[in-house]
Amino acid sequence: MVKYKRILLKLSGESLMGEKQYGIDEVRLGEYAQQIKEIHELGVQIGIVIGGGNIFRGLSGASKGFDRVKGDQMGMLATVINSLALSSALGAIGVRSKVLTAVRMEPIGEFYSKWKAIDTLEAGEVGIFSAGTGNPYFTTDTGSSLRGIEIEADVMLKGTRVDGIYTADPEKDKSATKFKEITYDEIYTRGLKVMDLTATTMCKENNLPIVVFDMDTVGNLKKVIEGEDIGTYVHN
Ligand SMILES: Nc1ncnc2c1ncn2[C@@H]1O[C@H](COP(=O)(O)OP(=O)(O)O)[C@@H](O)[C@H]1O
Ligand SMILES: O=c1ccn([C@@H]2O[C@H](COP(=O)(O)OP(=O)(O)O)[C@@H](O)[C@H]2O)c(=O)[nH]1
Repeated sequence: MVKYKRILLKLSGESLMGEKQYGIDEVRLGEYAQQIKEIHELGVQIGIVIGGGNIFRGLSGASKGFDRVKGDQMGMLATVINSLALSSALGAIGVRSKVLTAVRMEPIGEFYSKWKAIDTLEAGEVGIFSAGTGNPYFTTDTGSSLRGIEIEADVMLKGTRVDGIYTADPEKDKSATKFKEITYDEIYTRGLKVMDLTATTMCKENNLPIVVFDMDTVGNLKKVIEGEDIGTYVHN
């Protein structure tokens, strides 16, 4: 029994590095593809946004003298590279997917529109929405909330390397404790940084719930879809 029929799954580009210091770890990519196949077989409609931090981020580029807008464009292209890799990995295990791009770049991907995205999901294909919002000064967290709202997803699943939202960054503060659930407002009032505020605000204003969970533990994605109580549930 699935709890969510249509999801927006946000995957961290950084997590795609797996054991590597840069780029794409084929083992991690294969694990992601296998988990996506598992829930696809449950009949879940799946929209995916994958980041690009394993390749390039505009903000870090700016600190090295890159023009911020050009740096962000490089970052958006990084998300397209990751999207093509994921689409290829899914194809290799028999799952059809379509890469839609927020910036026109046929034949690499089809230019994104809400209706093309929904048609893709309705056709039983996995939709991979690349290049984020298509605009600089955003991250794929915001790209994910935007696409999740557009496709009228039941939930946005933020699959990352931490297993939920904590009272502080668990990678820095070992005394931090995990929330089983939290409101969007509490994320603001406590100044929690797991997702950028633009993305949190969009989800709040459009009532799109979020589950932050550890995607790097194989099997967790299916557990979230089946309603098991893992990660942190964010709601109004
Ligand atoms: N309060 C918090 N709770 C959980 N994670 C947090 C918090 N504050 C900061 N973080 C950090 O946010 C990151 C969330 O990962 P994520 O945003 O997916 O990385 P990426 O930027 O690659 O997408 C984690 O690496 C974690 O260390
Ligand atoms: O709508 C968007 C989405 C992404 N980016 C750029 O692409 C980079 C990679 O995305 P992100 O940092 O979200 O990847 P992740 O954190 O998931 O690795 C960002 O840092 C931005 O530079 C952008 O400019 N606009």
